[in-house]
Amino acid sequence: MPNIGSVFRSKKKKDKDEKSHKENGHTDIIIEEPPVTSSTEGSIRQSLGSAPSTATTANSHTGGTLSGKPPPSPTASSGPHAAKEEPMTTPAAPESQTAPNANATGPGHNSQKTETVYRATKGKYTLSDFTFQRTLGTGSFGRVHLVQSKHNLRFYAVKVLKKAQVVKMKQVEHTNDERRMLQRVKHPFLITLWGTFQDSKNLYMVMDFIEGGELFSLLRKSQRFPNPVAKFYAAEVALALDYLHSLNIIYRDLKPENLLLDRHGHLKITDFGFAKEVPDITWTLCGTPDYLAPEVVASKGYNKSVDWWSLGILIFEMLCGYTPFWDGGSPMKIYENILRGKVKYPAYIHPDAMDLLQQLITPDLTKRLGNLYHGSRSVLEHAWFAEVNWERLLSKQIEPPYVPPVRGGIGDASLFDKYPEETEEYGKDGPDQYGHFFTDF
Ligand SMILES: Nc1ncnc2c1ncn2[C@@H]1O[C@H](COP(=O)(O)OP(=O)(O)OP(=O)(O)O)[C@@H](O)[C@H]1O
Repeated sequence: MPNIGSVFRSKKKKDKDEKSHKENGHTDIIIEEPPVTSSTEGSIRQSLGSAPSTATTANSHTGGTLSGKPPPSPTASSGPHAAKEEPMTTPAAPESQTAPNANATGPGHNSQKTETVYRATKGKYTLSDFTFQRTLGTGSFGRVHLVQSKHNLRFYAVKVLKKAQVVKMKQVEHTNDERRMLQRVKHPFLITLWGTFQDSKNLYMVMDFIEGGELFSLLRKSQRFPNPVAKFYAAEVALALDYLHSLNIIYRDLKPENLLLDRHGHLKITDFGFAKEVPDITWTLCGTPDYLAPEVVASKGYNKSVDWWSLGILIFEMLCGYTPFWDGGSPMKIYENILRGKVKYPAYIHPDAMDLLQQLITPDLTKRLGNLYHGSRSVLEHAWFAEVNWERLLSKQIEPPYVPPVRGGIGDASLFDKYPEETEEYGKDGPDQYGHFFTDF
């Protein structure tokens, strides 16, 4: 990632060890449990005027209306994104994508329905199904590659995790959770996992390749987003969180680095490395310091509402260009600030946005929006989102505020930073010391 200067936090990378950790200037933490515009209806009006021209083809919002119908009830049982538990079913192909192995493509799936779809992911592909290309991003124990399917010639992203590293960093459970959670979810704003496989040294997760790069990069280039732009991205994230929560999944790692832009400018949440099914409470201290809720920092049990806190931090960061508890210091300093809970809201923040932020970034769980009687509905129905037509948003009928300049058709990775390539060859034969930890792959 580019060095974006000292006033911003660096891009975070997970520390898969049980202590705070730095890697290439990117910090993150994990401690295993337990504790410690528009039209008359009001569309997006502003384009990303502050983004440099090299980075943006931001449209001026001729068409994208956020408004219209009242929001659907987002409750787990009844809304358009309500979950229905189902046993294992056949894999479903997303409307615009194709499974890497053409034979594996299932019938089209209505993305607005939110029944649980367990894609058959285990051992579905092998290394020889793909031609590996450049690295798109790196993590603490692996990297994500652009690959091309030898069957349908389409491009995908494959996350490669080194088993030894996963085991050493005590991330076996999180890694298996990541695969299981991704296999379970099916939503327009969540990454699709097509399959997993392994060799003696590595685990492989085959996902859609999302060409538009990270929201993180766009935000840093833009410095901060105009109110309607932040609202658009926040609304797509809110729908995804609502969906995950309806499946009792806490995401726990919301931040602009994990939000990718597709070629049209819609968001896809990636990196389910900390996602976990939690019906009630959990204790694991994990996530990115700037985005942690105080109950996580204080090693208390916590629930899904930590994601709503993080949504508040994300909205703040999109509107201001920095996170509210950042002060240039160490993670310890950030934690102190989080526990102190004082947020300075710049005068340029829209009053409705500020009201929402105050209700999300509140340590008082009896007051935090998303954790109250109406659950996520109270977030979606907040005045700041008043013009959002949630159904149209869910079906991607709202024109995004920024269309990434993806060139050269599919397989263009020019919007991703360059990384040194892996030197160790994949797929080598040898003893499989850790395979028994990953029998689901
Ligand atoms: N499906 C995808 N399409 C395009 N790029 C992707 C995709 N998935 C991940 N990436 C890129 O790779 C980077 C690393 O991916 P990811 O965060 O999932 O890995 P990780 O090992 O869990 O990293 P971390 O240690 O930061 O959590 C992402 O920030 C993104 O830039």
